[in-house]
Amino acid sequence: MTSEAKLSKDDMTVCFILGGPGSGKGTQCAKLVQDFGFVHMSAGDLLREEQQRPGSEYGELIQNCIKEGKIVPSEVTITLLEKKIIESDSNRFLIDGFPRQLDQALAFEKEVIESTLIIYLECSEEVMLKRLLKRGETSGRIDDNKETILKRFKTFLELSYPVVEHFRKSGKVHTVPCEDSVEEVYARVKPIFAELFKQK
Ligand SMILES: Nc1ncnc2c1ncn2[C@@H]1O[C@H](COP(=O)(O)OP(=O)(O)OP(=O)(O)O)[C@@H](O)[C@H]1O
Ligand SMILES: O=c1ccn([C@@H]2O[C@H](COP(=O)(O)O)[C@@H](O)[C@H]2O)c(=O)[nH]1
Repeated sequence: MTSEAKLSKDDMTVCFILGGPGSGKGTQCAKLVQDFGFVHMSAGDLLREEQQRPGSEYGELIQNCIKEGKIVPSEVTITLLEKKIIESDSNRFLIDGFPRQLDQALAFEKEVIESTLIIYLECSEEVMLKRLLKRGETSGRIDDNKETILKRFKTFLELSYPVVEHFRKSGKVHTVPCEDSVEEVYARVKPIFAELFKQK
């Protein structure tokens, strides 16, 4: 795609796992890790770790964005993801919940590495809301409450879904309906990976 990217998709595979909040991205990634040996990187988890890191200059910014369902500036998230990729021994990565905005998609693919495959987990807000409210009973996440969840849905529709539409033009996007059980959804996801990647 570009000669500026630091890493090459000839040596390394990056798959983006996209979908609205609570669509099941993390859950499906955990199953792919078991079967295909990918390293799973949740952009949200990396941001939460950075927010809690003593001395982080971004702690307050990240916390405010997460609480308001807003997107953390690209440079912060891309730096965290790039560092994790470079430090890892693996050459297969699932990036869950990123890119969340078109500028992030363009910057990551131009500066870090082009993605090989994109899974879009398609889910209604009704189902996602139900799942997140249930998760919120135990997750302790500051954004698993109804007020923030509705803000996250708005951000997803306005800023993150256009990323899926952007990538559709490349033919890399596989849309997977994900309102059924975890196993039924995985029965749709797994063959997409099995066609491209060897199982463990
Ligand atoms: N297919 C499914 N059926 C029922 N519940 C599910 C399904 N997939 C995931 N869940 C549950 O829904 C909640 C959200 O799932 P998960 O954390 O995987 O979503 P996510 O897309 O990664 O969310 P977020 O973007 O908010 O981090 C979890 O409690 C999970 O156990
Ligand atoms: O690339 C990203 C990923 C996440 N965020 C912020 O984190 C929360 C939670 O993300 P989850 O994927 O649901 O764990 C999200 O609402 C954003 O505020 C981000 O800014 N950029």
